[in-house]
Amino acid sequence: ADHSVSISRNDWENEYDYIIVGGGSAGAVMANRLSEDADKKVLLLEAGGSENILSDVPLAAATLQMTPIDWAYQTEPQEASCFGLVNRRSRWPRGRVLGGSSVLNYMLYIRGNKRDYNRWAAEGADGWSWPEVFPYFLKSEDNQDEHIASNGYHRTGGYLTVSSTPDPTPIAVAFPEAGKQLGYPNVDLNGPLQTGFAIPQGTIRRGSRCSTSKAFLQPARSRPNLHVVTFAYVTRILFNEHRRAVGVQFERFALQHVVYARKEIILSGGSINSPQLLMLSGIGPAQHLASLGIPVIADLPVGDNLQDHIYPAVPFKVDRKVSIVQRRVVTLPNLISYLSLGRGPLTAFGGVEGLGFIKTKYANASDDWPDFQIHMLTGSLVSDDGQTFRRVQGVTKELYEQVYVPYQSYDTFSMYPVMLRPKSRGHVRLRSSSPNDPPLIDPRYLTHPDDIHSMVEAMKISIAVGLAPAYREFGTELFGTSFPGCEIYELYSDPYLACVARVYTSTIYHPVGTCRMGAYDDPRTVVDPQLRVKGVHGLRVVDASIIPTHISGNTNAPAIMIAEKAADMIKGRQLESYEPEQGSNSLAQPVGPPRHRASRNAAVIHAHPAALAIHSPRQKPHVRNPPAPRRAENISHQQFQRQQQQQQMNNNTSTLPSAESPSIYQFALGDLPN
Ligand SMILES: Cc1cc2nc3c(=O)[nH]c(=O)nc-3n(C[C@H](O)[C@H](O)[C@H](O)COP(=O)(O)OP(=O)(O)OC[C@H]3O[C@@H](n4cnc5c(N)ncnc54)[C@H](O)[C@@H]3O)c2cc1C
Repeated sequence: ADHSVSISRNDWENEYDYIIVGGGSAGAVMANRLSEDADKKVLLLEAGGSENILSDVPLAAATLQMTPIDWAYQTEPQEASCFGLVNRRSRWPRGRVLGGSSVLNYMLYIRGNKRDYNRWAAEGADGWSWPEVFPYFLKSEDNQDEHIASNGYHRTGGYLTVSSTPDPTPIAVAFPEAGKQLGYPNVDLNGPLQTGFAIPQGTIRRGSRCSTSKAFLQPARSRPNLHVVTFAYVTRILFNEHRRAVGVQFERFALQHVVYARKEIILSGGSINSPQLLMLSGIGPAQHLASLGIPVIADLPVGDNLQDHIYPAVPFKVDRKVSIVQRRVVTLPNLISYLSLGRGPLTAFGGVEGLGFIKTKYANASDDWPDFQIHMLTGSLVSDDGQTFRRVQGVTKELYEQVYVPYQSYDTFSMYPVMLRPKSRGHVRLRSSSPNDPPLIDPRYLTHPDDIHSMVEAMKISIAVGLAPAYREFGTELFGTSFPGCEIYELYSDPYLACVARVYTSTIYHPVGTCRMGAYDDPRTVVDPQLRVKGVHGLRVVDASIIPTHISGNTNAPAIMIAEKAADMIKGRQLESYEPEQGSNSLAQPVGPPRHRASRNAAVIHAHPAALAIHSPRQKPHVRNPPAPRRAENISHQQFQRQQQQQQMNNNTSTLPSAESPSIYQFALGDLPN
């Protein structure tokens, strides 16, 4: 296995060319790329410390949550979801460590769909279309799987190692097979066709986690012009009278310090902390800042447009010993195999061994733009006897005991249908003017009426996958226990599935959008397409918070891409646009080294009104949902249900699309437990 060595220091200078706030997925890339130029002095300030030997173990991912390397946020109580979570709050881990959330994440390497980026560009993010971002995915990539590396969509030689787990379980091997049985091809999920199933690739190197700290900071550790200071929590960005960001104030071991930037300050604190720090520094919604007594420097919609990826669990039991069960897997021989060879079950990406991009009936059938991504976990809440997953997800005792405990002595696996382009929007705000108060996070999950309908369809497809012949040979059955609050519905009926989605609402940890990028004159944007904060000088945001509309996949590779591209913007250059020819999945065409072109003249591009129209929520006439009740804290799930039923009777129409269940679900229904 590949372990990191310390690169931080205890001293620093008064002034640097660039100060980077946050050494996470994006910040680590920025630190490396900006310090490539030996003439530029770069300071990276990171609130946390360094990763450790436990965080290197891929299977241990969940155990890192709620430890000192996690900011351990919680959302506000949700009004239309999370009924089965303690206090109806979703737990939001975020890395507080060099490497940021790439140290806590499940390592899955997915770039998203080309249409996601073309939509960004169409909505005003000039320069961010697929051909313009694709070379930046390649730039960092070092793909270790020969058959994938040579298919024209990948490369070798970059800093970020991408490879497959060496020893998939039988449950994993069955996953692409089950996909095929339902008509989904087996594909390279980052290749020409996204709709399909695969055993995924992830950011691991010789079987152990390849965080961005390992990938990008380690190789730069001997550069004298790069200073990395850990345990440095930045509490304010300082502006001069011309609204130029000139320095930052930070807290380190209970002392306050100030450092100054000659050229720029780059904010890479992630989707929660970047908006928090902007607001603490006077950049945000004017009224909100004024209400907390923070002087306003720029009135911008910071913290709005919060989007996340969520899923409900669809658990199965099997009658063979084929899945990942903690007490069988965390053994000395497996530890030795991991440490000496980088092999064995400890190399599994947090237990996620299958990814399938699927399309519900709400997605455009003729387009390769899947609306859900099944994450197949080779286990469930009982796989660790309720010790870790249940605790870090904040699942209530009632839910755990009612749904899962009856299956405690079985091997299990779960399908997690993750909604890729949710319509619900939330926000991040300050709780107070103190940097030591965690920000207020309200994702408002499932508040848009369309989201629950597509979720139900995706759950049906997930059920069909789990009951496909490839899985039946393990004696697979759906759980026959009912989720608390959903007992009144027929098991696995549409209303039951909708209820489960609102009870067991989990995040897959992809919050984005809170410092939205787009056209300068678009009132919804915080940064322009060069990622410069509007209305001030010398300040950029470079992390997942700039994502204007969610991407169809996991967000680590996109955060790295964003930083690769931003670093070149600062250097005044961009890679040539490039996109492989469609349909060349089998082409063994090596991708050449990236080439640069002179930067285009930046910033102010007007969003095309027609493109913006994509954004207006379309109400489907036949699927109306009741408005969500206003105050989350005051109602129970039963009350929520009653309100729904009442509304349904008033409307005299089904709250769910009742007809036309996909035929694959009919096929699966034959196998429902009694
Ligand atoms: C549990 C989990 C599982 C995930 N699984 C996957 C996966 O399998 N695949 C995938 O692609 N994505 C996954 N993600 C998401 C992905 O890791 C993140 O989207 C990505 O890391 C975000 O990068 P970022 O640079 O925006 O922020 P981060 O990586 O979170 O970096 C922000 C950094 O800034 C530091 N910081 C914040 N505020 C300050 C401050 N004021 N002063 C100093 N430092 C500060 C933080 O400590 C942190 O190091 C997962 C995330 C989590 C949490």
